[in-house]
Amino acid sequence: MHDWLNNLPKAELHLHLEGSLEPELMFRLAERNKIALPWNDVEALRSAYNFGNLQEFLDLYYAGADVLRTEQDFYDLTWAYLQKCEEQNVVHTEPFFDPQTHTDRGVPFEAALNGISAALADGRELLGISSGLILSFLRHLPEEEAFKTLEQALPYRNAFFAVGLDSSEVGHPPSKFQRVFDKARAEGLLTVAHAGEEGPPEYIWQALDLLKVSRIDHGVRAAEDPKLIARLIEEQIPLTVCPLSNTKLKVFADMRQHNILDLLEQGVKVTVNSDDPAYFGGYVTENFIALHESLGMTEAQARRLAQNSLDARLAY
Ligand SMILES: Nc1ncnc2[nH]cnc12
Ligand SMILES: [Zn+2]
Repeated sequence: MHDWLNNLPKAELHLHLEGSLEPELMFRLAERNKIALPWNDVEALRSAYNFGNLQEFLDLYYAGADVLRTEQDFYDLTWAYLQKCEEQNVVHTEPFFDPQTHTDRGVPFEAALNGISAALADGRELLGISSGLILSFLRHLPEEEAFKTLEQALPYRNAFFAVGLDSSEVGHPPSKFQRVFDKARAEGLLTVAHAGEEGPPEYIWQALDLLKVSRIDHGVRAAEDPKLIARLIEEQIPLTVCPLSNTKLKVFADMRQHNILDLLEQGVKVTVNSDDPAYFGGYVTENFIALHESLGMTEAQARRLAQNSLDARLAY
């Protein structure tokens, strides 16, 4: 079953490039850029990967991203992820990157974007992996900062196809970003947003109605609102669900409590994704394996989940 799941053709629609930074690469880049890390070695870093909630993870994720300084660093990060995609038969990917995580540290926007774009182009040419990049705004920062990021990005309009919304969810509802998402859509960009990971179903309604998103990232708390579930089914709005992330960040106490297969059986267009694989213990295949081992996912269900991911692609 493991090889079969690995070989199943699939798309990944919820992946933060900064979250694919493996400890080994983090240490290599720290050395290359002469940066002192607060951990002695890879094992010490890995043993810090115990999170009680989203914020505890984000604190470490932003600290780790500090080793990314040059265009080459962003290329190496993205290329390492694409090699994983090739290993796991991920034939298409729509990764996020968080420009503000880098520009706020003085890294030029162009260094991040050019490094990522060059690797995605090589992935297309050398590995046959199609892709589209999503520029994601940090929701714990003011909307004004998101506007500045969008302005900075617009000269490179062809390097990305959508904007997204991530970081600390509770207390930062989608409504806070309605105007900047309006502007992004006026520029012809598609929109997606993290909603209903730790935040309430109301945030999913807002993402749909105010931000006009084409997909919901996570969205597992929709299960608390039957009217919302009915709408997601009616409109076949994809949810990019991340099972290992949800258990590592205690959205569900245990994988056996995860609701992805219940949602699938109700007719919600759910997909399987890795979110931040370097921090949560696995890439897409490992997420599928966890669903098989903890929830008894069948081959037929795995096929439908993989097909959903291909159907929910937005970039071509
Ligand atoms: N799971 C997640 N939720 C919100 N923001 C994130 N940034 C990276 N991973 C994230
Ligand atoms: Zn995410």
